[in-house]
Amino acid sequence: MSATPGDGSAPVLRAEGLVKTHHGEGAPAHAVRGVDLSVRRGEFVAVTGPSGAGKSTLLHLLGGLQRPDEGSIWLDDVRADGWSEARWAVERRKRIGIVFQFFNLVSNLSVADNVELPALLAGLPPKRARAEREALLGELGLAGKERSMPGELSGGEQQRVALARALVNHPPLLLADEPAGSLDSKGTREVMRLLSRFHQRGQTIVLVTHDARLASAADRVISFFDGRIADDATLEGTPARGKGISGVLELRD
Ligand SMILES: Nc1ncnc2c1ncn2[C@@H]1O[C@H](COP(=O)(O)OP(=O)(O)OP(=O)(O)O)[C@@H](O)[C@H]1O
Repeated sequence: MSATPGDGSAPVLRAEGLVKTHHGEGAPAHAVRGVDLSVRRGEFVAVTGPSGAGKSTLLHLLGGLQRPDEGSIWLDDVRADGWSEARWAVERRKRIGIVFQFFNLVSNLSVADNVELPALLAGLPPKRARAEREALLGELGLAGKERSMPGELSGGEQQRVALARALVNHPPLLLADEPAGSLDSKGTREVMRLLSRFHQRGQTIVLVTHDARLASAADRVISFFDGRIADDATLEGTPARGKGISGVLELRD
């Protein structure tokens, strides 16, 4: 991953004073109540916390999928919270890979098309998009599945396709919300191993998870409680580029 010249100290992502209240059927839900956060290039940050704490809302705000009521967001030191929907969509293609629990794959497109589509939308020539797709699917152990439809794949395979789709444009930032939420232990290990591998190459990751095992792959763990950051710990002994794959491989069912 290449850094922009001269930006050595600029965080990939910065948020200040984020507030978001959902107004649904019942009482307003104060999901995010004043969050300051800065994520450095190459960091792997896990956000954990109880159900309803506001973790997913925070991730949606950071990815421009929901708008904050208050506060500001910078991506690579560019103020982003005032962007239009269209601008966010364009910038997401370039800067932010997003993986959700429910895969966000297009069910009537093949695996190959699902992965290539974001690259083509971002303006990559078809040949390059194909080469990127081939490389990623190979790396994720999905070579030979290009023509399959998402519904023909296992949960773990679908999750890996979603990861390939999110990474095909080499986004500086990967936002992942419970990326192994529906998977068994083996699937969780696979996802962890892949996230660790990309992190080791410099991929910046913000991961929302309930799963302590997934969080243990990160080099910084944020505990989210009642819409706020309750704790923000850089794990001791963690080298700058993360703990690496050894910790991941120690996982057992
Ligand atoms: N679109 C919405 N409309 C109304 N309320 C919402 C909406 N999205 C989230 N909420 C509420 O906001 C609060 C925070 O939800 P959020 O999904 O961000 O929490 P979470 O920590 O990610 O939970 P989980 O771990 O269960 O996914 C909850 O009370 C939830 O019910």
